[in-house]
Amino acid sequence: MLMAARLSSNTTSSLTHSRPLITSSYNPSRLVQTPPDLIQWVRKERGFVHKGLKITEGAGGGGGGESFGGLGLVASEDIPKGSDLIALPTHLLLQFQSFDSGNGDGVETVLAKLAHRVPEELWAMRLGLKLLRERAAVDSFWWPYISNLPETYSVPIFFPGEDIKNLQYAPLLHQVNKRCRFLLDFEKAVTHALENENPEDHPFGGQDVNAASLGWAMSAVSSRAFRLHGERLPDGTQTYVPMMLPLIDMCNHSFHPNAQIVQEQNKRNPDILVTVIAETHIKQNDPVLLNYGCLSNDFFLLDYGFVIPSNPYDSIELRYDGALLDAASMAAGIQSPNFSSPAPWQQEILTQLSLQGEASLLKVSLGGPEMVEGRLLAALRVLLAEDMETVQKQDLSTLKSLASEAPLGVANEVTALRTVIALCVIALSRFPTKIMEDETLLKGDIFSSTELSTQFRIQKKSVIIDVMKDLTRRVRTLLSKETI
Ligand SMILES: C[S@@+](CC[C@H](N)C(=O)[O-])C[C@H]1O[C@@H](n2cnc3c(N)ncnc32)[C@H](O)[C@@H]1O
Repeated sequence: MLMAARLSSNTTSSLTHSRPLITSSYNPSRLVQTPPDLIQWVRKERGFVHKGLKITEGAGGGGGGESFGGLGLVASEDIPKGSDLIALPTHLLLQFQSFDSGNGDGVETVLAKLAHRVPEELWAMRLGLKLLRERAAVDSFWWPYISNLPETYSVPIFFPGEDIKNLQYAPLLHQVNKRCRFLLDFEKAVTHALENENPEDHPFGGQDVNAASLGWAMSAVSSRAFRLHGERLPDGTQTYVPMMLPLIDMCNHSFHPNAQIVQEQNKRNPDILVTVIAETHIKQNDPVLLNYGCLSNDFFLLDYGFVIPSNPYDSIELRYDGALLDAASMAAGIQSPNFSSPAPWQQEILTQLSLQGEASLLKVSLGGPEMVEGRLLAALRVLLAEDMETVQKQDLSTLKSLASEAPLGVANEVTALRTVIALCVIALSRFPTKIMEDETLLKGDIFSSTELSTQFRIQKKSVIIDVMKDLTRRVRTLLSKETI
């Protein structure tokens, strides 16, 4: 796609005058050829780094023992459980502090005004503006940190258009296109806003900012920032503040982490705000791994630029649609299903499930820990039920749970599960390629973006196949119980 193609050009083209990028054989992936030693910088700035830690290339994560490109934090000696690994004083955390100072003059005000134009869901771009400002400033305090950041990111906004299409999954395509469009519009807005700015109030030292450099900053933040607890609002809601945590963000991800971030004032040193602690015994040469969150591959790819094989939190999204469900039910051998024309009592339950009415949420998911989203399962059970009385004997939470075995009877359960299996077949048929074709493609010599989009769609299809296998097993068990 054109938009993505534009972003995929040189991501740093306009911010390089003051700190020119030099292609390096030593460390080609960082902003500068030989960045300062990050560990030494943190220690010099009164932070703590365990003596048995080092930064190395290809430190694996993901829990499967695999390794990947990029840098990671590794133990150079055995480290006992409970040890402090890294502790950062407040002044090392890079955050957007002045978001509300949108009146008046000055660099901070200009930045705050720009940040106000960024929608909440793209919070990474707000902190990205601050990062871009610090990157452009020749005397930035954070330069030892920023110079250690990757020069490019493998997130899909930088994929060539063909590889965005190769994702083959509409919800993610939609998100990628939305981000590309936002960046192109924001480029115009930033250029216009800074056109007549006084040189001393220009947040980027007078340099042009384009969609590519904005995309670099947004990706640096989305793939590295942590959302720490902020203040609690009067209504009790907890706020979260995104921050970049130098050195801590060298830890790669695993769902089985051996370290965790603790956010509390250190009693011995009140200046320390964030500490990483060993959650397990860490053996020599083991990578130090944090859990970035129980996220689907959509988030991992969109924000971090990688895909986790057999991710237990991956799922696929479908739209709840009566006609689609009728088609699925008929394909499953159910005579005259009435998903398109539910009875009034069934409609009432659909409204309670937010699958009908003004406040309806029609996105439903398959896969992940729930396997079949509770709202979809309950709707199927209810719409395939013979009579209202049987349904009214059950509460909604029982109807939503796959663990509650056949709450409306075996025949109802079998038809409901078979309908989901047929839905899976329909979902699978929407992918233009088969897993075997994808796997053959992966064996060839392909671009890393093609590899990532192919891995992504293989995982989506695997989610569907796993759901089908699980539900088929459940149907068999139900039928065997019935014949006994
Ligand atoms: C917080 S940074 C970690 C440090 C990073 N590896 C580096 O070289 O600077 C997050 C990035 O590391 C990589 N990464 C982290 N965990 C990973 C994993 N389990 N599999 C693949 N890549 C991972 C991804 O590129 C991700 O965007």
